[in-house]
Amino acid sequence: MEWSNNRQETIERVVVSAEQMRQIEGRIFSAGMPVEALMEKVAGLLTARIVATYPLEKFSSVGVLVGPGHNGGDALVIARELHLQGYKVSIFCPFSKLKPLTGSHASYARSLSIPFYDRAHPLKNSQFLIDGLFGFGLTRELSGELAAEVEEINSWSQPIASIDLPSGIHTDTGAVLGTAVKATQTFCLGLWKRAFFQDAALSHCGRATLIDFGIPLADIRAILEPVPTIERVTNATMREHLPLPRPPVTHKYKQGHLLLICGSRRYCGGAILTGLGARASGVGMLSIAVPESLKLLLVSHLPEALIVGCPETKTGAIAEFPDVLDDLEQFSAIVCGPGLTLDARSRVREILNVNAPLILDADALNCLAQWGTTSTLAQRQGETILTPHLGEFKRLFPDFNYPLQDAIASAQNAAAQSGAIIVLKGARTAIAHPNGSVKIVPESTPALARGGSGDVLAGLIGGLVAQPTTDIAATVATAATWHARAGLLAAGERTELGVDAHTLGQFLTPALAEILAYPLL
Ligand SMILES: NC(=O)C1=CN([C@@H]2O[C@H](COP(=O)(O)OP(=O)(O)OC[C@H]3O[C@@H](n4cnc5c(N)ncnc54)[C@H](OP(=O)(O)O)[C@@H]3O)[C@@H](O)[C@H]2O)[C@@H](O)CC1
Ligand SMILES: Nc1ncnc2c1ncn2[C@@H]1O[C@H](COP(=O)(O)OP(=O)(O)O)[C@@H](O)[C@H]1O
Ligand SMILES: [K+]
Repeated sequence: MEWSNNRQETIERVVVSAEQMRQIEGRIFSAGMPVEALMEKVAGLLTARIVATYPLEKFSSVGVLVGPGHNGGDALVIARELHLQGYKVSIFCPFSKLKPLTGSHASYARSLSIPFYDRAHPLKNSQFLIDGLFGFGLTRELSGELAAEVEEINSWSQPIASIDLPSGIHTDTGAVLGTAVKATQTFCLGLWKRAFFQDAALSHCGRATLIDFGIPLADIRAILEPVPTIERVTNATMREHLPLPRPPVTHKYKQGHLLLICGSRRYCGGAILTGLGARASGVGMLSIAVPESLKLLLVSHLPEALIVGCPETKTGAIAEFPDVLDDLEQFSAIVCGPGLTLDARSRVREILNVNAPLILDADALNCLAQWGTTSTLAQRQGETILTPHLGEFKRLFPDFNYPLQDAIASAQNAAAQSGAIIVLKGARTAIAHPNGSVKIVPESTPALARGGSGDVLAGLIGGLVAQPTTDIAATVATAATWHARAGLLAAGERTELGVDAHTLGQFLTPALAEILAYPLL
């Protein structure tokens, strides 16, 4: 990423580790900002959010979970402010040793006669809870009585707002350390932490909101230079990597020529869905190679595309490419895989020799896994993009430790090892470049967890990569985020059950219009 001079835009983009956050915080403190003042500022911002979300008229009693470090300190300042505003506050703090600043706030809270308990049970009837047990300083598993208390709290039914992170979640990997608070919402402080983009943490985070407490751009840049390794895709970054505006004088071949190689007699829908994803990208020319027997079906769904019928194997897979595909180098990108079956493996082999950017999905990934991912890709000259879900990832990279402890780091390692751009699909999709940089789709919806969503994505990625671009990884990340946004828009209108893959394809263009309408978010 290029550094922007816009602080707000930067804080929306960067994603930090606990160590980086500690270093950024360290710079702020050593430049003279008093720790006490920053805690007061942060907790003031949090109090305002909390009061707006849980107004006194409806939520008059609150239980506050207080840990030994500064996460607990934040919680105590909020507890004090809520008490002064008239909330009935109860505090659960099972620790005898607190950090000094946290200890001072605890003493003051006690002097105000706020009740403290070393068991959680007395907080059971509070109308909402604030979780300030641990933030990014958590180092060890929660165990013993504390773990049992957290589990009891999780069995209650009132909303829980976590400060910075749900307590018990590892800041970087998102792993549950022993046990963790299941938050209704989490207020992430200052900069996005990695955990919010790891599938392992998502069921604990609830709705996640960033609280900007004014970290100066210079401090972020000083620690993350030369460029941040991990960044969220925002509307602003998507705008930079969409092929828009189109030059007024252009023609279809200047807007990219994409070839899709997909489908078999057994799986014909995948070819249509990939085509619909590609169509929404606006690519200038779309060619689709399918087994001959699928040709008419494809024409009826995608009349604008050039459908190339190919000779078939006995099983109805693509057996060979016809003469019109003699020059595969004419294409500006190729997507290969959806619905092919392994019977088309010789075509996948052939396609690996082409220099155009190659997007391999589904059965093409299964072929690659059989041949050995890294050794097979080592011979490729052009750019390769692999789009595995976790199951395919495991087949492609069997030497990693499973279950994966850190999906973002695993995507990074896989990209470095294979030399390919890895799109590791999941609830949060990570796009890793062999140079180590990772882009993350910041939001999505489980409405997409159904067959065919991935085919639409493969087509959309292909369609954008085929168009003029200066940064393929950023273009791929733009496609993946656009796809997720279409899922969100469709789910908003049609419920989470109403987003079949065909519908998803139809929401791509309205989602793009929404992205373009709010360019700076
Ligand atoms: N970044 C910023 O700019 C700002 C940060 N702020 C806030 O500071 C928070 C970070 O504070 P923090 O560094 O004090 O760490 P925190 O998460 O409270 O926990 C550490 C404590 O927990 C303990 N402990 C660890 N594991 C444990 C276990 N399993 N079981 C039991 N104990 C365990 C550990 O003890 P130790 O490991 O030393 O024995 C230590 O005492 C951050 O999340 C945010 O809320 C804001 O106030 C201002 C702006
Ligand atoms: N729980 C979820 N939340 C958000 N997105 C999801 C979720 N589950 C799946 N997806 C998305 O849906 C798509 C599924 O792709 P894939 O597994 O290849 O499906 P298929 O092969 O059936 O098309 C991916 O883009 C993935 O990121
Ligand atoms: K917390």
